[in-house]
Amino acid sequence: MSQAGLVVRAWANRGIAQLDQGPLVPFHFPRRLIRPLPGDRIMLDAQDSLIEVLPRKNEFGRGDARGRFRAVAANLDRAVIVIAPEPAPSPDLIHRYLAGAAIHGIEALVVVNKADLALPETGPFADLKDLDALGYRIVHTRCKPAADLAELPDLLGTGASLLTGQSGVGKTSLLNALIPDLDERTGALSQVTGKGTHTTTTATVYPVSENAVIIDTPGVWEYSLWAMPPAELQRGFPEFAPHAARCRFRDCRHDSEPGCAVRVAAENGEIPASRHAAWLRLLAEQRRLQR
Ligand SMILES: Nc1nc2c(ncn2[C@@H]2O[C@H](COP(=O)(O)OP(=O)(O)OP(=O)(O)O)[C@@H](O)[C@H]2O)c(=O)[nH]1
Ligand SMILES: [Zn+2]
Repeated sequence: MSQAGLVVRAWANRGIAQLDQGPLVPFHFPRRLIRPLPGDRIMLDAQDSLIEVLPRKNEFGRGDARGRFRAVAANLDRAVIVIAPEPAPSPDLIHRYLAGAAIHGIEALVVVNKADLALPETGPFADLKDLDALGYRIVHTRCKPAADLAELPDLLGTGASLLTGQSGVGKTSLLNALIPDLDERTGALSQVTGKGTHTTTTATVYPVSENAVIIDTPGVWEYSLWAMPPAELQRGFPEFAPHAARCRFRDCRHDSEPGCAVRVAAENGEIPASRHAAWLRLLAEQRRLQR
């Protein structure tokens, strides 16, 4: 008899699943199957061994130190990118995250936490108004001195929301405000995981209602993209598409090519200059990742 479940954590060749009918169970996975990710629907046999990973609708991931794609979680409805005035994001962190989500067809929203601190008007924060104009949802929250999550809980009320961001921006504080019994849940999880196990690399799925889960990811110092062709990177800048169709060259990189309609659109304000500048930096970064 097989049993259906949801992958809650996965690391090395092990994972934890929440069975549809039953408890949290640890499971091993054989090498011949695709590696299950947090958020995957799976089938286990009666001995809690993995039989099948059901087809995923998408996956979110990041580039590793060698520029290869590493999947983090599967079956997402949105990516919640958390930033804060302190620690300030690197210049392209937000653009990389937004590109990483858009390339996988995942809607993204930006949460600016620590709203009690003054928001710098320069650097990456200056680009927020352009992102807002492009239709990206920007939400300001604070966890201190008293938590004020604005409309965030409503925005995460259905589907699977991936919470991601730099270490120290307040992801754990937000998670505590969103999931009141978080400590008990992480306690229950570490009991099943086993003491002394290094699970710092795995995302964790927290069901928050019958039809909503929040997937927490380990805090990172920097979010990197992976080596990819320019056409794939351009999917990370969906606002370019209508203009790119009018570039003289089909493989235009929207840099200094003659007849580039994207560059013209950026010059006359039809697309934000900040996004075109970010595109050129991420494109240059690709040359280093391709090596
Ligand atoms: N001023 C201020 N500080 C906050 C706020 N939210 C969180 N902090 C503080 O920021 C620090 C980091 O918060 P965490 O919630 O641990 O951040 P994190 O993103 O989970 O960090 P990692 O655990 O390293 O991934 C803590 O000292 C929090 O008290 C906020 O809204 N305002
Ligand atoms: Zn062009």
